[in-house]
Amino acid sequence: MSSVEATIEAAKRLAAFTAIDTHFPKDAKVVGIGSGSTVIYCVERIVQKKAAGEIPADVVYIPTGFQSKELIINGGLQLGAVDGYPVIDVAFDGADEVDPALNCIKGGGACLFQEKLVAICAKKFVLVADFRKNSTALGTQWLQGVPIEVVPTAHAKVRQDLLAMGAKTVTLRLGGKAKAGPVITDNCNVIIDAHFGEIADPSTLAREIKLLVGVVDVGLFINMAAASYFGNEDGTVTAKFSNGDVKTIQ
Ligand SMILES: O=C[C@H](O)[C@H](O)[C@H](O)COP(=O)(O)O
Repeated sequence: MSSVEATIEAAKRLAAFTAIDTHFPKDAKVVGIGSGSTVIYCVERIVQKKAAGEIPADVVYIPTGFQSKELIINGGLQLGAVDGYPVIDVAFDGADEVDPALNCIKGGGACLFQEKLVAICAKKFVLVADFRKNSTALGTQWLQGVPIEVVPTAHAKVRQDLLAMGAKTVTLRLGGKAKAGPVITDNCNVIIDAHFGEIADPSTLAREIKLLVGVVDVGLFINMAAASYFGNEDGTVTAKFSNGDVKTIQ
């Protein structure tokens, strides 16, 4: 691992540990676990705290896809499912880019639909990320585009729709060397990445994309997060809250 990669991993870990230490309720019953490389550290912290008796042993954990299901099982935690537990105390998840209002782009790992389902069922939704995701405007740092989950038969039609809406690039996400053809999501759909440049009005864009026939959901999470924790290069954590407060944690 290069020193740049090591700094990024340390930042992710710090953000995740701080978020769990701050927002995991002492009386939690049901907790959502997001997807991606940062959430791995959330689970690491939960496992540590459970072993230390600092969090209840009987919490049910709700995954947002295949990866987080494996994290929960391998961590020896109790696995639930969102259709059995539609009320979640708190959900922790990663993000690809977060703006000052805590609106974010998600779905870089193709997990956006189940992530949004778990987030909307959660009384509190907390983001964990490294410094690269802390942005002033969506679409300025995450340049591969807004991930959009689409029913496979609709991909060509939705790509046309997105171009007509002003997208600069519209790409069907492919499996690369590991798979000929498109990435298939945990819900058996495909992902289209649509880059719109700087997104002036994320809420309107999210609504317009969601209304396209064939779209299952959009990786724009609007007004959902209560707090976002960013691990920084210097070992501090920047915490941002939905009321606009910003705190640096040493
Ligand atoms: O589909 C993937 C999810 O939205 C992830 O939470 C997001 O891509 C951030 O992932 P990472 O923590 O690996 O940067």
